[in-house]
Amino acid sequence: MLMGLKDKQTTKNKNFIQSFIHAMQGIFSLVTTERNFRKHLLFGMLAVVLGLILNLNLGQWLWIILAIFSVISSEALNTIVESVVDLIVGPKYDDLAKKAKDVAAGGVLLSAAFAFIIGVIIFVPELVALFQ
Ligand SMILES: Nc1ncnc2c1ncn2[C@@H]1O[C@H](COP(=O)(O)OP(=O)(O)OP(=O)(O)O)[C@@H](O)[C@H]1O
Repeated sequence: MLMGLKDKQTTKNKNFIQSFIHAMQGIFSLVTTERNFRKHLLFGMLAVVLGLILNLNLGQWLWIILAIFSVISSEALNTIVESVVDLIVGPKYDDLAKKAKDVAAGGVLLSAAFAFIIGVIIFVPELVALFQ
């Protein structure tokens, strides 16, 4: 049976379909609850639209795809860390909780910087050539 968003399952997934549905629920939760994830997804979609307009070649697309998945994967990791830390520590201040959350956010910043550099390297020369 397909498990809905409100299922209370705590045992292992029985098959691939069940694993896949829970993974999709994870992505749905990222999209609906994480503002930064939505922002990065939007930037990724804009890069894809710009890439289509500029008719990028295969090599350029591979870098853009790598950059997009790097950012959204680190956003997913950041959300995992935030949730697990909140689960363990709750609302009280804790030095290790701060370190874990700050490092997770730093990871997102690093992958966003990587994506920005890739975007500049690929899109700037293409845009310059377009307007010459
Ligand atoms: N329990 C805690 N103990 C110590 N510091 C904390 C704790 N919870 C949050 N912080 C601090 O507050 C910051 C923001 O917290 P949190 O990551 O939960 O919020 P957020 O708005 O979801 O962050 P992000 O913008 O990275 O998504 C953390 O990076 C950390 O410095």
